[in-house]
Amino acid sequence: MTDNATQHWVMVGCGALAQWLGCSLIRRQPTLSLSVLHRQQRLRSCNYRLSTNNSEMTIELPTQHHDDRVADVVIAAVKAYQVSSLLRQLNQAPWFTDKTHLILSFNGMHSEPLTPLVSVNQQFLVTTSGVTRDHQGAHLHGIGQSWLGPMATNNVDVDNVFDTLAEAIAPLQGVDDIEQIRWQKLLINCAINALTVVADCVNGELLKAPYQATLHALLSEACDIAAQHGYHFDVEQSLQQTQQVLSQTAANSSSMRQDVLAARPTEIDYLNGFITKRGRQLGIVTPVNERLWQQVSAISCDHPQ
Ligand SMILES: NC(=O)C1=CN([C@@H]2O[C@H](COP(=O)(O)OP(=O)(O)OC[C@H]3O[C@@H](n4cnc5c(N)ncnc54)[C@H](OP(=O)(O)O)[C@@H]3O)[C@@H](O)[C@H]2O)C=CC1
Ligand SMILES: CC(C)(CO)C(=O)C(=O)O
Repeated sequence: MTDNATQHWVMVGCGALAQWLGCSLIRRQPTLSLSVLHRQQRLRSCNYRLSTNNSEMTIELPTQHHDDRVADVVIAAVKAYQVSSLLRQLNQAPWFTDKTHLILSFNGMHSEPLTPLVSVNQQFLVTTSGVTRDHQGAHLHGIGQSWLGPMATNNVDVDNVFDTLAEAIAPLQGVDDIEQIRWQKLLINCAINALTVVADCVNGELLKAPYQATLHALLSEACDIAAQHGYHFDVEQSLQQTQQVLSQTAANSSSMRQDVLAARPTEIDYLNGFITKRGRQLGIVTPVNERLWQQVSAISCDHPQ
């Protein structure tokens, strides 16, 4: 991999995380060559905007369709239901090569294996940072912990990419087993997100007594499925971690509730839906996750399988 001064990085879309990551990268590395894979192929440039409670930043970035420079790094923070079509698109892009380093970030898990990619360097980014977006740009509500780790074992020469990202979005931890972090996040999202939709409440409401049995049951079922994949989580400890997240984000609407309120598709198929489908395959019943999957699918524009 070439050094940062000559690297070309491509951000996928203008989502909340993409704008946070893109602005943070440019803040630390103003000379980094960065472009955006935009859905509107005719656009020559687009703006990334990031605000916090005490700062604002806007950058104008060229779009990749009008550049076609080979990408050293692609950062794709997209919804779980957008991953498969994106991977097919990347495989066909002339600027996405076997040497391009892909950093993929999304919540939830897929029931089917992801499309194999031409690129050999693929990493997962998991973050607990909170970013929302509207037509004006992205708003960073709080910087959390982030983790970066390989999706496969054949990664080569990734230190340089890690260092660049770590400077931009510290604290970032490099891990060998990113799947463990993904499962941990999955458990928390399976416990919180759908329940806030069905109860139509902000996260903090779920700390109240009537919700504790449901949170426990959701986590217990999800822990059973995780254990079948070699990831052993204690249910009581997972409940405590979930309650901690609920306290820290008490006033927030979960991302799934925001999606439902804005009439956008949700990631339910990849959270409680994933647990249910995997349970069916393994012969493990997951009635509480299944009920929430069906309830959210009925409220939103998603359709359970
Ligand atoms: N926001 C947050 O704080 C956090 C989010 N996450 C997870 O990270 C993932 C991304 O979240 P977030 O950034 O909020 O989501 P957003 O919906 O804000 O961003 C996704 C963006 O990717 C774009 N996109 C998807 N596919 C393509 C494509 N093929 N070409 C061009 N653009 C594309 C979308 O465009 P379009 O709108 O046109 O579809 C959209 O702008 C989700 O799984 C979320 O659950 C995890 C932790 C925190
Ligand atoms: C942790 C939590 C539940 C915070 O709202 C989240 O990740 C989400 O909303 O998707």
